[in-house]
Amino acid sequence: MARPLIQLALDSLDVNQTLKLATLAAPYVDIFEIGTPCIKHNGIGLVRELRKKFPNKLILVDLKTMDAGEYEATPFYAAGADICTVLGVSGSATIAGVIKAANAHNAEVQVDLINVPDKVACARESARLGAHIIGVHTGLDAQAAGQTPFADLQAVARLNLPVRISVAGGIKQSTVQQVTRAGANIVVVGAAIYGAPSPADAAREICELASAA
Ligand SMILES: O=C([C@H](O)CO)[C@H](O)[C@H](O)COP(=O)(O)O
Repeated sequence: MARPLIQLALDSLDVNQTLKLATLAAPYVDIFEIGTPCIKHNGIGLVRELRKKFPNKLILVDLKTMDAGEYEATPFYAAGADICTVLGVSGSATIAGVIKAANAHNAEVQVDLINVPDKVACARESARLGAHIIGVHTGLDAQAAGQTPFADLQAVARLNLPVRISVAGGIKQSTVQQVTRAGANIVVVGAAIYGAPSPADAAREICELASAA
């Protein structure tokens, strides 16, 4: 089995720190995620800047769109995003709108299951609508309350939907192989890389562990 793609969550609000981290981790990661706080703080110009500096990386913009799907996502795809996220809780019309914007730009959509009560039903509906990626995600606040994404990942992977599965929520060296074996096609890592004494070493370790799973 091919190793999953490694997605680095760029969650700093500071552009210089964001670019420095991206440069350090670039040899070991496949996708740069511009995290929700970062994109809200810095705006669409950061998508253009990352696109220019890293023409060969995939860029995910974590918009977590909740309404006006096509309208909100279109300029981000036009600026160079390969993937934008839309919230599963937003509902079918909004998800379909982001899918329309993505398809118009030959790009992809990830539906984020964060706080979705029935994740299996939402994953099925998102796949039916044409979403490309389902994101099993335990957010930072839920992590602080002790939650993890592992059981949800198993439940979504069991569905065998024609989509890729991304997993996020405190993934680190000790859990990257577990989520890879559970069927994650994309492993998102934030704090375990940006909070490490050497982000480059942490990114390399995670990449190597995923390859060996
Ligand atoms: O998406 C995220 C969070 O909701 C803030 O927007 C994080 O980037 C994601 O959870 C990955 O970060 P870690 O959980 O620190 O690995």
